[in-house]
Amino acid sequence: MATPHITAEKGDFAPAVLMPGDPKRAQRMAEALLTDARKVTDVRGIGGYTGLYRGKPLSVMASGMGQPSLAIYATELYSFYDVERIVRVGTMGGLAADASPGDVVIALGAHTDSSIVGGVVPGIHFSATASWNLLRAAVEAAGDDPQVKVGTVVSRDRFYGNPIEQTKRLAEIGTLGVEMEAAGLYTIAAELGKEALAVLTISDLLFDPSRDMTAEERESKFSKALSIAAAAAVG
Ligand SMILES: O=P(O)(O)O[C@H]1O[C@H](CO)[C@@H](O)[C@H]1O
Ligand SMILES: O=c1cc[nH]c(=O)[nH]1
Repeated sequence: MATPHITAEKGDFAPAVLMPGDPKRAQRMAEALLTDARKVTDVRGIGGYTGLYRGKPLSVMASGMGQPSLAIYATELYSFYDVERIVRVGTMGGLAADASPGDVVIALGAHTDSSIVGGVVPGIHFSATASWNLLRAAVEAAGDDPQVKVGTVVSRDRFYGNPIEQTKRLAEIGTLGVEMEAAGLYTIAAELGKEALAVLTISDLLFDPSRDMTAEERESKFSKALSIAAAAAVG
């Protein structure tokens, strides 16, 4: 069995999948986390890995960047590979005045400018929210770490060219950061009756570009988010 974008066989994926945007981060995560890992797909360079974490089956696969790309992989994993839970482990630009690179945000909900939320219930502004069970498990796993916050984020379709007034207003209403996939993941999960969460590491600050992580750091500095996401995913 294969889908247009995944060549794995049915049963090759665990019920829980960790999903970064970056395929290189997926490989690093699989190496850091899984025992007895095997590569189960590699279409378009998007590697998927399945192994054991704390004795429980767990998979890791990247989403690529943006909601259309994530929506393809999430839909195929949920619909054709019996995946029940996807936890995005991504990077995000921080908006809060007290945010620092390396902080982690567990995304309760995700605003978006994407059309992906438009068709869920015609005539209704759909709320893209995390699954309670995963959210609760992630908050428990984080303990009282002051570097971990829980709140709303925004998933925008454009990385570049967003109006600064919009970004400022999002910060004013308490949005903790800017990324490009969480709302799409939450929407697909709701449509398919599955579970989803995003655990995001702040890689840069929208209002202080002097503190950006490098490309190498964005690929490698995610251990806190990873341990929270993995604990939540396997339950
Ligand atoms: O680091 P990832 O998970 O890819 O997430 C963020 O980084 C990419 C933009 O650089 C977008 O995908 C955004 O959501
Ligand atoms: O989408 C993203 C991700 C990281 N930083 C940003 O500013 N935007």
